[in-house]
This record gives sequence, structure tokens and C-alpha cells, in this order.
Amino acid sequence: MSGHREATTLLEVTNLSVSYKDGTASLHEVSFSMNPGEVVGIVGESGSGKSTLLRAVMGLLPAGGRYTGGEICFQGQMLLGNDTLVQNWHGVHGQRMAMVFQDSGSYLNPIRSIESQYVEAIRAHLPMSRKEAKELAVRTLASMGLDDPERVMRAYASQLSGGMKQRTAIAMAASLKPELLLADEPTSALDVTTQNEVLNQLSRLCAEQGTGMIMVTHNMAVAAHMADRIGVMLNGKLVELGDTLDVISAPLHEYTRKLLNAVPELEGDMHD
Ligand SMILES: Nc1ncnc2c1ncn2[C@@H]1O[C@H](COP(=O)(O)OP(=O)(O)OP(=O)(O)O)[C@@H](O)[C@H]1O
Repeated sequence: MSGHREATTLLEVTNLSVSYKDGTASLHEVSFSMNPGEVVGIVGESGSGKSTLLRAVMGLLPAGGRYTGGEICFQGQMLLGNDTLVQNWHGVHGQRMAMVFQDSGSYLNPIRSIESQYVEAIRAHLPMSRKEAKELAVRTLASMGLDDPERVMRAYASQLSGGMKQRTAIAMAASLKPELLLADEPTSALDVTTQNEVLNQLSRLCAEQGTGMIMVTHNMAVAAHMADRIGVMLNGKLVELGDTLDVISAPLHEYTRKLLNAVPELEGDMHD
């Protein structure tokens, strides 16, 4: 956690609304802003709109989804503006804003070695020689708890376990040094020990690089551990957003209290 707020705004979301084809609102006038390097955890029950929010910020709504209102401003660039008339994510995807999903590992290219795709991804975004890119990749894979990163680099995706692939995909996204990383349940398919390790390393990497992150999780304890601020979603609305310690020690919304009550290990021992 960075523990402090910086002056410039990284992301400003204002009254963002999204609907799917059947007309039901999946996001309803969601507003928040983030500072560079800040980590915001988004929690809420299944179907509350967490994934839709991340995809909306990324400009990648699923088929059938459309913006019905609002604005998104990223480092001064209007991505969505004038109540959806402006939609311009040009130059933002990939390096400046990156996304990892629960199953990102399964999207690795199966017919190229990890090294070839990883080095290419780095060099497409960062001015590095092949050798420097490889060193960065190996270092980041190691920091994600992969014991033998050189072997991972030589491997094809089919030769890696699901957990190894997922850690590789997270490492790839994070090592591009994005300004904003959108992480949708990135570790929930991993076993609990690996989850903790990967989340800690991801936090550390983001803090070192000044990468801001929105982390969607169904797990309040994970959000409390990772995030500077926690946002709570309910029925497409952001019903609470505050500093992690405040949300945990003095939640304002009844639904937040309900979520907290369901996590016994948070009682009393947070942020001591
Ligand atoms: N592609 C889609 N087409 C139609 N409706 C959708 C689509 N994706 C999501 N929705 C609807 O939008 C609402 C929000 O879904 P979303 O996936 O954003 O919630 P979530 O909080 O991320 O849930 P989960 O934790 O289960 O991933 C739900 O009512 C869902 O049914």
C-alpha cells in the first residue's frame, strides 16, 4: 500500500452507466477517482457489476453491453466523454492500461515459447534490447514465485500447469509497467498459498513501479490486505468507497457491514 495520495489524478470516472441488451442496468452512475499508484479493491456479490466496471474502464464491454452515460478520463485523456458520444481508447491499451482476468493464463499463445511471446510483449512497449527484456521477464517470473523461471521461459504454454500459466500472464502484464492495471479476480483459480504469494508480489511490483491497480475480488480479506481504498458494489452501484481502514472499522453501508461480518478473521486485527 502506498499509504498516501498524490496530487495528480490517474483516473476519473463520472456517472458511468452501462446496460446490456436486455435493458437491465449493470452499472448505474458509478463515480470515483484514483491517484497514481493507488490500489483500489472492489468487492461485492456475484452479479453486482464488478467485472462490468473493469471492462468499462478498459473500453472492452462484452458483446451486448453498451455505455448509456458518463465519462472516463485517464491521465487527462477523455476515453469516454460527452455522455458516451466520445469513445477513444487509442494509445491506452496494452502498456498504459493492462488487464488480467481469472483465466488470463489460458490466453497465452500455445504455439510459441513463453520467452518469445514475453520478450516480444516487453519490447513492443518498452525500449529494451532482447537481452534486457529477457532479464526483466526472468526477474518478474521469479518474483511471482516461479521456482525455475529459465525453464518457464523455454516452455510452451501446454507444458505449464494452470497456476504457472496464470502467474506468467500476471507477470507479463505487470512487467510492462502499466500506469493502471485492471485485475479481475486474478488469483482466485490458484491455491490459497500461491494466491497470497502472487498477491503480495503483485502489490510490491505495483508499488515499486508506481502502477495503480483496480483489483476486483469477491474476498473482502484480500481487498483489505491489498488495497489503499475499498469500493463496495451492490446492484450496479458503488454504494461505498473509502480508505481501507475506515471501511473496515466503520463501514457506512449496511451491505458493507454484512460483507464484513462474513469474514471473521477481519474482526479486530486489521491494520494493527
Ligand atoms: N455479456 C453479458 N450480457 C448480458 N448481461 C450481462 C453480461 N455480462 C454481465 N451481465 C449482467 O450484468 C450484471 C453484472 O455482471 P458482472 O459480471 O459485471 O458482475 P460481477 O460482480 O463481476 O459478478 P461475478 O462476481 O459473478 O463475476 C449481471 O446482472 C449480469 O447478469
